[in-house]
Amino acid sequence: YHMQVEEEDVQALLNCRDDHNIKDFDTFSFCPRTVPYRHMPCYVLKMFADLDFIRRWKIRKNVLARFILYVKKGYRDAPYHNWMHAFSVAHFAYLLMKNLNLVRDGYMSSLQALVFLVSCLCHDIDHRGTNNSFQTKCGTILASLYSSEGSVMERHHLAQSMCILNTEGCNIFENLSSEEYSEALDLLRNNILATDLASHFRSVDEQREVTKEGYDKNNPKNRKILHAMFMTCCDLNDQTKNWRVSKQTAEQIYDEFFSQGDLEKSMGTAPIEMMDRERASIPDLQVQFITNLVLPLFTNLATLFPSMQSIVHIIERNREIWRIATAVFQKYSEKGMTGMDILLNAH
Ligand SMILES: Cc1nc2ccc(C(=O)N[C@]34C[C@H]5C[C@H](C[C@H](C5)C3)C4)cc2n2c(-c3ccccc3Cl)nnc12
Ligand SMILES: [Mg+2]
Ligand SMILES: [Zn+2]
Repeated sequence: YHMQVEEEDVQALLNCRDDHNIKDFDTFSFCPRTVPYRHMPCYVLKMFADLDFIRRWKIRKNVLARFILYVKKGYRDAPYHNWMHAFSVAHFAYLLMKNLNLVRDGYMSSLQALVFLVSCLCHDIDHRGTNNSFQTKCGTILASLYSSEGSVMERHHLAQSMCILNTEGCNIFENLSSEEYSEALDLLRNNILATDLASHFRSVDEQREVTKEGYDKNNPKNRKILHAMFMTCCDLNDQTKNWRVSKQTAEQIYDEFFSQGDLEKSMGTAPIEMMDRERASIPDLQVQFITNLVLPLFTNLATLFPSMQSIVHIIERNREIWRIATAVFQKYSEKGMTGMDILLNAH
């Protein structure tokens, strides 16, 4: 693996003060993006320790520290798909495991829980700020590697994760038995591939089925569906936070989308409306995304785990604000002003 992590950084992380006990770190109202960037690796260590993974899976602390720093280094400086996104996704997985008692109540084995957190950390490694359709449309190197199987970016994130696990002194799974090791890699693959929204859309009917019928802990298909739902929930965790986070996320995502659209135009192909800065209405697209994807998913989750209902209300409230923004957007766009700056000046 070509990246290098300095041993002094590994030592610094091992000595990080774990006494910055941020209040409410293990509650759903906590926003992981408020953690100082330089403290994020320390908080990842804290999550592994707090979930008892270090003891249970005999993970050597310096191996875990090195692994975390390699994963962090594996992310690029994209507007949205960067290390802070990965940290926020992993934090939501931590919240689900802690608040829903997923292992204690038999929704997840202890191995599945360990791989769940690792999958979230690694799920977007080396993202370039362009999506799967861009890879295929523009014939990138990643498309030539993976487009025949689909989920091009997700297969690349998985390959990069495997590279890090195979890097000297980074294999956090080194003390698993050979059966546990092969199960862990299988779970890592399923979890990371599940973050391709196209595959989420394909499994929506099964998810409704599992939610309606009630979850059967002994049915392996049910487990796979539930874990895929968890991965997408974590990937969309910004939608469960306050309006400011939801707005900031939209700015970052559409910054990426519009740059991809600009790139596609410069290559002579027309971008879809969502990626075309001349045509896209962000509030409209946000209302659609929340209505068609985020709410149905978290409503299903709240059906299985009623304590998540309070999060559904937060998502509905954020959608209401985007709806108001749409109206503002329409009114001011007739006057030539973009509603976005009015919106951004909103409290
Ligand atoms: C706020 C918000 N809006 C988002 C609006 C749109 C899309 C998006 O990829 N749409 C689709 C729409 C159809 C069917 C498939 C494939 C393509 C064609 C593109 C999906 C994602 C959005 N998204 C994500 C997110 C989650 C997982 C991966 C990447 C991203 Cl960016 N996280 N937050 C957001
Ligand atoms: Mg992704
Ligand atoms: Zn992601």
